[in-house]
Amino acid sequence: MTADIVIDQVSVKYKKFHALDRVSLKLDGEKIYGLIGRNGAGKTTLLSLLASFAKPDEGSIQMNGQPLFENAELMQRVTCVYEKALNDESEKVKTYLEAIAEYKPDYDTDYAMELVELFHLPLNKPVYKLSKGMQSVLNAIIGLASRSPITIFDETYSGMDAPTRELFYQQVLEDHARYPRTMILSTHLVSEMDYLFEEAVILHKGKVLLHEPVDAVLEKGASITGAAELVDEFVAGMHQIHTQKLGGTKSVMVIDPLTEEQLVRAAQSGLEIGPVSLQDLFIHLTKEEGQHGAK
Ligand SMILES: Nc1ncnc2c1ncn2[C@@H]1O[C@H](COP(=O)(O)OP(=O)(O)OP(=O)(O)O)[C@@H](O)[C@H]1O
Repeated sequence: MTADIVIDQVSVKYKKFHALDRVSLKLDGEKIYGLIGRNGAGKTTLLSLLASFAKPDEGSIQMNGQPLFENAELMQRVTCVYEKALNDESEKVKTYLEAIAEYKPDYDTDYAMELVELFHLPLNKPVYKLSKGMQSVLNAIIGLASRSPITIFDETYSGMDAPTRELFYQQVLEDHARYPRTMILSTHLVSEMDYLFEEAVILHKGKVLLHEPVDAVLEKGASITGAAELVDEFVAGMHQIHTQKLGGTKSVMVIDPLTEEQLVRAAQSGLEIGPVSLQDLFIHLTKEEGQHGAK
């Protein structure tokens, strides 16, 4: 089973503050989404709604055409793991995983055990005695092995060391290829995770700033570097998101797809055209006043 999610004009307010402000998104059943945003952008708030931990103040969320909130049948198909301390969990890892399997209809015990071995998770240790990174691993295993049509990882991996995160990313890709489903991974680790995402959603101050296929976003962006006056002439009228100047050389980042004719003109003028990463776009699109680079 795969599941589509339609988020329609959803707002969450804390007194007068909008943690989410009329957010609308359509998530297809078989993609890996990167949910990207700065601290406090609203990522956890949005994911909590998808997990039915909370109800929106306005708007609606539907899964396969039915309202999601507190729908027991649909909620069984959503797994949301987040970076929570498991310091009150005294049962052994093995018992903890068995208890999860009880209420997850798509849970694959064999795969969970494969992951336990891969990540060297000690099955007989009480959960509270696991290190922070190992607790993250346990959460990640639950997320992967639950094989839920909607699988959400809310920064679950931030406690893992780099080699462990790499193993986790491989499992995300491999298991998603075997069992396509909606996976949403929220992160600030954009440069290390961008290759996982088919679509990127950038949340900023409670609003959707961008929701596009990652390939399309990257194709639109370019950095143009060369003699300052030639660069200025070239980028005039384009959507510029960042400028850096060093002596007489200037580099400008634009989000405007360049035409063949522009590429030829750039080459003739000795301008260098480089790619723009998702991380570059994230940083520069969500920059606050006073955080701009050198002009
Ligand atoms: N219970 C609450 N009461 C008041 N404000 C809240 C509450 N929960 C969240 N907020 C505010 O809502 C905004 C969004 O928070 P949220 O946790 O969704 O952000 P986030 O994108 O997940 O951030 P981070 O990357 O730092 O975890 C923040 O400004 C936060 O302070």
